[in-house]
Amino acid sequence: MRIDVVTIFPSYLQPLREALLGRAIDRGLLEVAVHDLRDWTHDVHQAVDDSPYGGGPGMVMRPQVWGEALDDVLATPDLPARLVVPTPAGRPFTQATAHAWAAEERLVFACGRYEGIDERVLLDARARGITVDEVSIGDYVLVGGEVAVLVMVEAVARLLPGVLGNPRSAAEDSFSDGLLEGPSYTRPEVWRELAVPDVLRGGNHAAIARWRRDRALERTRDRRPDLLDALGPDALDAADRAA
Ligand SMILES: CN1CCN(Cc2ccc(Cn3ccc4ccc(-c5n[nH]c(N)c5C#N)cc43)cc2)CC1
Repeated sequence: MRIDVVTIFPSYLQPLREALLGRAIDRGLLEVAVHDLRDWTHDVHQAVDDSPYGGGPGMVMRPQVWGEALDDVLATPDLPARLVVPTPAGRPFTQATAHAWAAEERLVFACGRYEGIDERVLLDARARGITVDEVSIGDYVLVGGEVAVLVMVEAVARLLPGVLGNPRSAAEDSFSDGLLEGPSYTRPEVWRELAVPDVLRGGNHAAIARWRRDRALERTRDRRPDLLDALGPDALDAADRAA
């Protein structure tokens, strides 16, 4: 997969080259290119924003600069691409989104700042046949799109073949079966007078699987009842029985 990120703060994306993702890039499982939006300005001040039509707080990112940047970035290399634009007004980015995007050849992320990007940039891209996804990583307000891109790139890249050491991890993700994962334990058996649950040390795999499912149901019911509702009434009954 090829990932391009356009931003006025390229250094914000440096974490993509660390640890697991950095190793995936080094191994050629992933290609990441970060572009400075200001490279497409032509004035001495390298202006990327201007006042909003209709008034209102803050500034809006200028369409001309974004248009030239996306013309170039989307054209090289010429791969079918999905343009992703993080925004507080976007559709929710979920694990299902990450799975869908993991099948893409290329993702191009446009990181806005200020109060966002002039709407005509997205209209123009769609008019030219580019798939444009406006997405939000959660119901809180950030200062720009870069942090959201870090989140989304990590969520997508970990699903790519070979990136995770143990492919079962992605298959057994939270949300993969619609539930939150339950508690995890490792050595020592007792720590600060707190013992590992006996069932996990007993070697009865069926009992362990049942215990883990029950803890997942219980945790989901307590923390994310919305996920349980989505699974239907049987799941809620099972969660009540699991407690
Ligand atoms: C008058 N109006 C003008 C607009 N504001 C709304 C607003 C618009 C942008 C910003 C800052 N910002 C700029 C680009 C950008 C990208 C993503 C995100 C983002 N925040 N939270 C998420 N889950 C995000 C994601 N993903 C924030 C961004 C802040 C507040 C209301 C009042």
